[in-house]
Amino acid sequence: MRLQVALDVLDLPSALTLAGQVAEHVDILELGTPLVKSAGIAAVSAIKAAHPDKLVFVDLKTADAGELEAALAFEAGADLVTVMGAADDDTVRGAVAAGRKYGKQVVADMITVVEGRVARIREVSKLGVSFVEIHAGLDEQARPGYTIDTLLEDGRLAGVPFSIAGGIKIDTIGAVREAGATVAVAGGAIYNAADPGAAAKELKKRATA
Ligand SMILES: O=C([C@H](O)CO)[C@H](O)[C@H](O)COP(=O)(O)O
Repeated sequence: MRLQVALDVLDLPSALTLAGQVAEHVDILELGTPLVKSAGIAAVSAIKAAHPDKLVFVDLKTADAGELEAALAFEAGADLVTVMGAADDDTVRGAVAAGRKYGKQVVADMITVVEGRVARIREVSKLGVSFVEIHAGLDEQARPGYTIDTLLEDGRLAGVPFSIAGGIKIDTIGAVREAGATVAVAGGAIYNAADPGAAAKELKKRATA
């Protein structure tokens, strides 16, 4: 299982510093949605230039104009972009069309889809995305009683390639691997750690154990 770090910081210098601390231990560098909104699409080119050997994932969470938005990120150097799994099918198809044009990948972010999630995962997979990200966002994670277990259960049921994002920690990444995820996305467990490099190293060890 590959490890993706979510660079959920708010400015490019901080993102470059964090990426530099963790890159050797991760497979994919993600520009988080708040970073893209704060620093702009030019941040994609800067991260790719600093780490040309890493896949760069841009978490656009596109809700409309799929082809246009995905193309912006691909032009800037993105290898993967997200489109909302909850978006209109034509928005997903548009992002997929841009992916085909640039020879890059589109991921459907299933954030906010809770009821009927497995059915929607199967639908968007047929629209041509490379895989789905089964995702509980930061607001959902903050609710009392949140666990990652329902994400993992839906991944097992869906029968398509998937990643998991939703507060993955050192003590839960093993369960993510066992559920069959192809990618584990970790943000807070890395950027909130006293030593982000050491945290990423331990997560990678458990991701591949
Ligand atoms: O996508 C994310 C979230 O919606 C904020 O943009 C996070 O990057 C993703 O959830 C991974 O971060 P953690 O949940 O902190 O591991």
